[in-house]
Amino acid sequence: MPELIPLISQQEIKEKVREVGQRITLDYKGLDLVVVGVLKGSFVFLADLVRQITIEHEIDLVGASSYEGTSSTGQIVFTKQPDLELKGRDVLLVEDIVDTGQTLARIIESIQLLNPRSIKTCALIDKNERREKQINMDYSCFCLDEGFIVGYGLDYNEKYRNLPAIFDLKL
Ligand SMILES: O=P(O)(O)OC[C@H]1O[C@H](OP(=O)(O)OP(=O)(O)O)[C@H](O)[C@@H]1O
Ligand SMILES: Nc1nc2[nH]cnc2c(=O)[nH]1
Repeated sequence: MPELIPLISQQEIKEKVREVGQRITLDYKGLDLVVVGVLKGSFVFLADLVRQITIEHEIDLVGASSYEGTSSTGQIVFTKQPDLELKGRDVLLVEDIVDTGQTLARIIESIQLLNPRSIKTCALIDKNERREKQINMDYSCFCLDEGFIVGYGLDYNEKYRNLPAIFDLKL
């Protein structure tokens, strides 16, 4: 049985998400914000984050998948494109985790083709150990060096997304 080691509590997540939501609220005042969550992993973080952003904004979703177990296949499969018009608008991409950086790099490339006015990035977890693509993260809630993380939307083979806090998975 895999072991789940508590890493970040519900309370710590709540406080950090509130803080980041407040920063986004201030930074995007007067802009045309569209928050774009990356499925599936971001769905819990996205739902909490947008409720801490108190300026008017719209929400969209893109889908991308590349992991089997704890490893990236390196093949990013796009499962959903944005529905909203993003041209000339201020897009904030929301990820649960940036690890190798391959997924977010590919999503940024594809969103750029839609000619938004700006693209910024936000992640619940920015993990350094396996980074291959250098990506400027505008908003990161937690920085970690290593481990394979589950809970609060993050899965291992589609399990554990429902856990309310974040755990280090030991196989
Ligand atoms: O920086 P990277 O190494 O590319 O890893 C980050 C990506 O990995 C996870 O997605 P996954 O492919 O597991 O799909 P999921 O969101 O549906 O779980 C996560 O949600 C990120 O999108
Ligand atoms: N669940 C999960 N998905 C990932 N995708 C890339 N890194 C990770 C990780 O640490 N945990």
